[in-house]
Formats: sequence, structure tokens, C-alpha cells
Amino acid sequence: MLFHVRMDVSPPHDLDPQRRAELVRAEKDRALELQKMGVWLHLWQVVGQYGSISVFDVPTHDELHAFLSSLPLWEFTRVEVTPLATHPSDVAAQP
Ligand SMILES: O=C(O)CC1=CCC(=O)O1
Repeated sequence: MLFHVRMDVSPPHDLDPQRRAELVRAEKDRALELQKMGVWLHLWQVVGQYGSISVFDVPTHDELHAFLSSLPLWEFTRVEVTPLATHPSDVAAQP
């Protein structure tokens, strides 16, 4: 199943800068791992914001939650998930 995922990250302003750098590095490592696994299909920066828009391909809602909550910045991230279905006018879906 495909999911559109909007993530907005808001680390606390008083977070230790070294801890923040570690979390950002770990977030990148985990994101690369999930992309190499074929779970995280697209990852886009939202211009001018500390946020991203992604497309995940995951079999179940529970697995998507497990992947998202495995991200090191999870506790500082607001997530909005939209399940995607094939649009009948998508040229790729035409017979
Ligand atoms: O930059 C972000 O929005 C958070 C993030 C997602 C993957 C990553 O490496 O950082």
C-alpha cells in the first residue's frame, strides 16, 4: 500500500546541539536504510521548512507506524499520513 507522509520536525530550542546533531545524523542513516529496503520510495524537502513529504510502500498500517516511529527524531516530529489509491484517470492505470 502506498502512503503520502508529511513530516514536520520541531526539536526543542533548548536541545543540546551535540544531541541534536546526533539525532539528525541517525535520522539520515535510518532514512537511507528504509530507502534501500524499498519501503521509502520518495523523500522531498519542503522548501523553506524543516519538513518533508514522502511516499512509503508498506503492506499494513501497523508496519508504516513501526517504520515511522523507528525514526530517531520521531518524538519531535508531527506526522500526517494519507493512504493512496489508484486514480481512475491516471494514465499509468489505463488498459
Ligand atoms: O529533514 C526532515 O524533515 C527529517 C528527516 C527525514 C529523513 C531525514 O533524514 O531527515
